[in-house]
Amino acid sequence: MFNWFRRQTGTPSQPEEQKQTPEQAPPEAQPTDTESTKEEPSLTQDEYLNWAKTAFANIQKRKAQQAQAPSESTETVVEGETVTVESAAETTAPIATSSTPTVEIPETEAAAPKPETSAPSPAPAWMRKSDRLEILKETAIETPAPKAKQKPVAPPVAPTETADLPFDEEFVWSARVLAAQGRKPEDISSEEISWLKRLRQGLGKTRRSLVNQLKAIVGQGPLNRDAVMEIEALLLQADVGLEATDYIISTLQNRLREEALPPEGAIEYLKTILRDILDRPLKNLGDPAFAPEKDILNIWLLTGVNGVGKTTTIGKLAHLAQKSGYSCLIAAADTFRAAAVEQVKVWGERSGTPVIANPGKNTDPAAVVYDGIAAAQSRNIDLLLVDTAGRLQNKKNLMEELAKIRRIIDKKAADAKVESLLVLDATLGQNGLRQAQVFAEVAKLSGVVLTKLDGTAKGGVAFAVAQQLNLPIRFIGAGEGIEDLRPFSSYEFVEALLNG
Ligand SMILES: Nc1nc2c(ncn2[C@@H]2O[C@H](COP(=O)(O)OP(=O)(O)OP(=O)(O)O)[C@@H](O)[C@H]2O)c(=O)[nH]1
Repeated sequence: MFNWFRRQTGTPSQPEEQKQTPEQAPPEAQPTDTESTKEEPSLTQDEYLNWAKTAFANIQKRKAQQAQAPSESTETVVEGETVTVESAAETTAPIATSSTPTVEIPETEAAAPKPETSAPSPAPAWMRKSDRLEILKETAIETPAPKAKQKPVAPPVAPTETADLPFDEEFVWSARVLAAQGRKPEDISSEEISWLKRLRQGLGKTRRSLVNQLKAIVGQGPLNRDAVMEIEALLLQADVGLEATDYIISTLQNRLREEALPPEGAIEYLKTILRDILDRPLKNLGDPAFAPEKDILNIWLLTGVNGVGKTTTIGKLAHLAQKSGYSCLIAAADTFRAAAVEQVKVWGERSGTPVIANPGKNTDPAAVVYDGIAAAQSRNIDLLLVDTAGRLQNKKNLMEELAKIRRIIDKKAADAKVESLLVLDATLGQNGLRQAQVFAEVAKLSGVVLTKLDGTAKGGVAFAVAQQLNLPIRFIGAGEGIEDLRPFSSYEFVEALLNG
C-alpha cells in the first residue's frame, strides 16, 4: 500500500543540524563561491537520464505484471447480471443522523445495503477492460462497486500503475525532481510522475514569465534600483504578496552584494529562499509530514468559503486516505446550505466513503459532528473528515460555531488528534490571503489546502500564506478529479515554479 501521506519529499537532507537556510546561515558561513551556491546536483545529467529510464522501465514492467496478474476475481450476480468483480468491497451508504438515533438514508427506492466501512473497491474487471469505464467516469458519478460475497483481496503491494505515460521531456523532468529528493527509481509510480506533470503544467505560465525575466535581471551582480523594482513587480504579479516579496528581495540582494552570481546561480539561490519561506512554518513542528496517526481517531476539520473547493477537497482527501491505508468517514456539518450536504454525499459516493449527514433543515452542525464521532468510534475509523461552515460574512457566528464543534470534540473524543485545514482557492491570489487572515483569527488552523492550481492560479499565494500567516501548505489541488490532490512538497512546488 503506497502511503501518499508519508511520501519521501524534500531535498536530500543534510542532517537537520547542518541544514542552514539563507536567513539562518550567518553571513560568514554562507557559501562564498558560485559553485557551492547552487544546490549541488547529486547526479550528473547522464545519471539523471539513466535514473529516469530505469524508473520508466520499472513502471512498464509493473504495468505488464499487473495486467497479467491472475486476478482474485470472483463471480457474482449484480442486478441479475453475472459479472467478474476483481476485489469488491462492501458498498457503503450515506447514513443519516438526527437528534434521534442514527437512521439510514436509502440511496435508491430499495432499502440501502447495510453500510459497512470499507476501502473503496476498484471497478470490476468487466468495466476496467472496456472503455465503458472511461465513458462512465466522464458522464456519471461512480457508484461503489456492487456488493460481493467475498471479502476484498489485499491491495497490491507495489504502487498501481494507472496512466499510460510516454517517456518524454516531462517524464524526465518529473523523474529528476523525484531523484533529487533521494527517491529510488524502483519505487516511483506512474501516479507520482503524472501528478508532477500536472503540477508543472499548472504553474507553467508563471514559470515561463518568472524564469525568463529573472535570468535577464539577475545576471549582472548586485541588484541595482531598476533590477529590484523589476523583480518586485514580477513577484507581486505572481501573487507572492508584499511581505514575502520584500523578504525575498532583501535576502537575494544581501547574497548578490557578496558576489556576482551568474543567472543560473542566482536562480538556484532564489529557490533556496523560496523553499525556506515554505518550510519555515514547519520548523517548530515535530513531524513535518501531515498524516493521520495510526491507532487513534484523527479528526480533520475542513473550513473555507463557498466555491473554493472545500467539498471537492473532502472527497479527494477521503480517497487519498483510503488509498493510503486509512479507514475514513465524512461528517457533513456545513448544514447552512442543504445543497452543501447533498454535495458532500456525492463525493462520499465517489470516494466510497460513508457520510454522516442530517436530512433536517438548518441542523446544528455540532450534532452532526457528535454523530460523526460516535460512528467513527464505534467502527474504529482512522480519519473523520468534517465539512464545517465557511461563511465569512458573520465572523462572530463562524467563530462560535467552530468553538462549539471543538467543545463537542473535546467532550466526545478527548484523545482524538484534531487538525483544522483551511481550503483556499489559489486563483484568488491576494483575496485568498485576506480570507486566510480572517479564518486564522477564528480557527486554530493546522495548515492550508491550496486548490485550483491547474487553473489561472499563479502560485505565489503559497509564499504569502507561509510568510505572512506562518501557516504551512499541507495539500494542493490541481484539477476537478478525485486523484487531483496530493500532499504538498516545497521542493516540488519551487521546482515546478522555477525550473523551466
Ligand atoms: N480546476 C479546478 N476546479 C476545482 C478544483 N477544486 C474544486 N474545483 C471546482 O470548484 C468548484 C467548487 O468546488 P466545491 O468543492 O463545490 O467548492 P465548495 O468550497 O464546496 O463550495 P460550495 O459547493 O459552494 O460549498 C467546483 O466546480 C469544483 O469542481 C481544482 O483543484 N481545480
